[in-house]
Amino acid sequence: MASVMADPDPVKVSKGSIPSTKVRIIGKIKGFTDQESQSLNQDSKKWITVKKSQENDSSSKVMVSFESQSTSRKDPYELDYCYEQDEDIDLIYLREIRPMVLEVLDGGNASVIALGARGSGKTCTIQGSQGKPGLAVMAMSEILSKAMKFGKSVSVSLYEVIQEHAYDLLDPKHPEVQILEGAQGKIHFKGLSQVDVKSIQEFHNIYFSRGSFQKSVQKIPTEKTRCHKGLMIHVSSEDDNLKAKLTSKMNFIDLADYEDPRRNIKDGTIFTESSRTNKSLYTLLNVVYALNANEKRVPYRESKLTRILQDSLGGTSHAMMLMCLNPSFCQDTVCAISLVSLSRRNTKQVSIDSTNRSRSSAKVKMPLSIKSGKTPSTSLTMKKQIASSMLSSTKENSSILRGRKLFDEEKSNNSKQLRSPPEDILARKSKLLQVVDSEVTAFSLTQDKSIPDVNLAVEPMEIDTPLPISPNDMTIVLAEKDVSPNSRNDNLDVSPGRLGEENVPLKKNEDGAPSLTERLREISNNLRSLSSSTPSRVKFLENVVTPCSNHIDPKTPVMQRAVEIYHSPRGTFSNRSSGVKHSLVQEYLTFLNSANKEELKGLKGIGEKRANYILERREETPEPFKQLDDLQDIGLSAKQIKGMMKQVAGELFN
Ligand SMILES: Nc1ncnc2c1ncn2[C@@H]1O[C@H](COP(=O)(O)OP(=O)(O)OP(=O)(O)O)[C@@H](O)[C@H]1O
Repeated sequence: MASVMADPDPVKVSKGSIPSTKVRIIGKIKGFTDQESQSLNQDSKKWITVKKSQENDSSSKVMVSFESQSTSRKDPYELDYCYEQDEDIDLIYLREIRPMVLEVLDGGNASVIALGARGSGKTCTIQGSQGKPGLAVMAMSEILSKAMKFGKSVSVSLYEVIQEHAYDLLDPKHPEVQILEGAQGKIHFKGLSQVDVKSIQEFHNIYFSRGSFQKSVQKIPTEKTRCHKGLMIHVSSEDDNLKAKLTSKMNFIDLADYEDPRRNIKDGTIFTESSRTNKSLYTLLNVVYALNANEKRVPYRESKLTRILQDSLGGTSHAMMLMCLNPSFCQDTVCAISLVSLSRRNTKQVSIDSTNRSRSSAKVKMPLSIKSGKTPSTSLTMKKQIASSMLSSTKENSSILRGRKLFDEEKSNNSKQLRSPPEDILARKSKLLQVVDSEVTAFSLTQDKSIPDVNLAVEPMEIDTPLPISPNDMTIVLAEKDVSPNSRNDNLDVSPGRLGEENVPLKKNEDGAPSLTERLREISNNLRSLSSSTPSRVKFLENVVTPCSNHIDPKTPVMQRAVEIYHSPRGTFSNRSSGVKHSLVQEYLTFLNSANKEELKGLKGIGEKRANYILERREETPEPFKQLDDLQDIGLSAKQIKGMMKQVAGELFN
């Protein structure tokens, strides 16, 4: 720990030495473990080569390349810097982390995020061990010693993020943490413990001895639960003039091991878990990309982790991504670095997909060419799941999946066009979009017996560049075979990005604001029609397929199934009711996304403060409310949201 306090290079430690890019991306090649050393022989080539433009100058960029049999292409990846195997993490601390620590002590926020494949040294680098402190421990040591001098107090929080849920690790009950955004964009954590720390020994006890940080708290029934682990160091001081408490924070994140989900296709659950876990990484990289490219819109809200880090990544905060590199061959390492290095590029590339061209001028697309190649087989259940979703989401007879952004993620619930379809179709559509967005990743749909057995292949993947499998940049072909007696061997196109773009905004009043009353009336009329003695089956079936009606073959099993459902009056009623319910929710969300303050305040549960929150949220992101759960971000509980919707529905009959 002595090295933390030593300052051999005061110039480099000065605050001025912080980053050329907004989020600095550096690499670190892990040392060999005994096992790894044994498996090497004298003829073993060095797997990773780092080319520095200027030796030992951490302010100039480096090129990292890999020597491997399995990647034909050896193009190097550009990082802001890369620390080699023989360079100790003390050096990383002094050059990279310490300037951030000084910023945090000065009132700023900072984030250090370690990512990499399994066994790449993330935990050892961030947390370290009792004998060999990692970066977080070194930072804490310095923060504690300096905070005392300046009369500041220090506290910590520990949490983990599993599949888009954050859990407190310092409360034995491990409650789920809610992320709320305050008036000035300050992020609040409801349900996250903050424990005061006065000495490094106390910190050790919390960080190491409690053990919960090392072992996931959630019992998710998968072979291996992957989670992101976060340490938040809060530094607080009283401001005499403002008579307020000022708090800055430093985040250390040990991201879940990056793994290519295609390798782990065993069943839908693992596929889903893997893709959801990777989703945080993709969103994070999208955020980093947006920050480094100075984009107006930064997609913080698209994953739990980026929500947590929202006020510690952009603006005046300092952030660094630490790409941990396995010293011996590891395909996931190549995948991960290829994704990461792309996020530091700040030139947009426009999609050249001709089907998207007219609509996608602003799209960012990874410069990868992924062609169809080997066909990993998927389980039958998965095949059915994917097929059933595809059938209800088909846009054209042949298709290619494309994402919207650099690394795409879930967009499933955004489509306002999806107003009429029964919820099972919507659910399948939504699930499909997750698949599309998450690397043709599986999803846990219940098996639909009406869906015929299919031989669905997830194809794609011979890659020019070493295998970056991002949902967005890649072109994935889902080949459908023998789906029905009228089977086609077409590839189906399901494009989440395009779905989003094609959404026609709902009609608005002349002044631009939608009239909720109008909408409710429309829905009310629909409800009334439910009780009519002659249900308009045909009309409704048209509605069911509105978003893709030009593209769906009416003979597909989905349509047949729909007809069966509507043969029974009860089925008709039930399906139409759920369609109406969905419409009501969509209308309500549209209203929240576009009404003015006074109109918002007219809603039950929304007063001055919440109306302001909503308006602020809208300034930050157009149409921030995509689903009812998003209302939790303005401090409403699930129960309150349900109550509000009940009230809105009840008013229809007044
Ligand atoms: N610099 C190093 N030199 C030698 N061995 C190291 C070094 N850093 C880490 N290791 C060893 O490599 C192995 C993997 O390290 P670590 O657990 O930190 O990786 P990880 O990326 O967090 O992996 P996982 O998330 O799968 O646990 C451990 O056995 C660790 O002791």
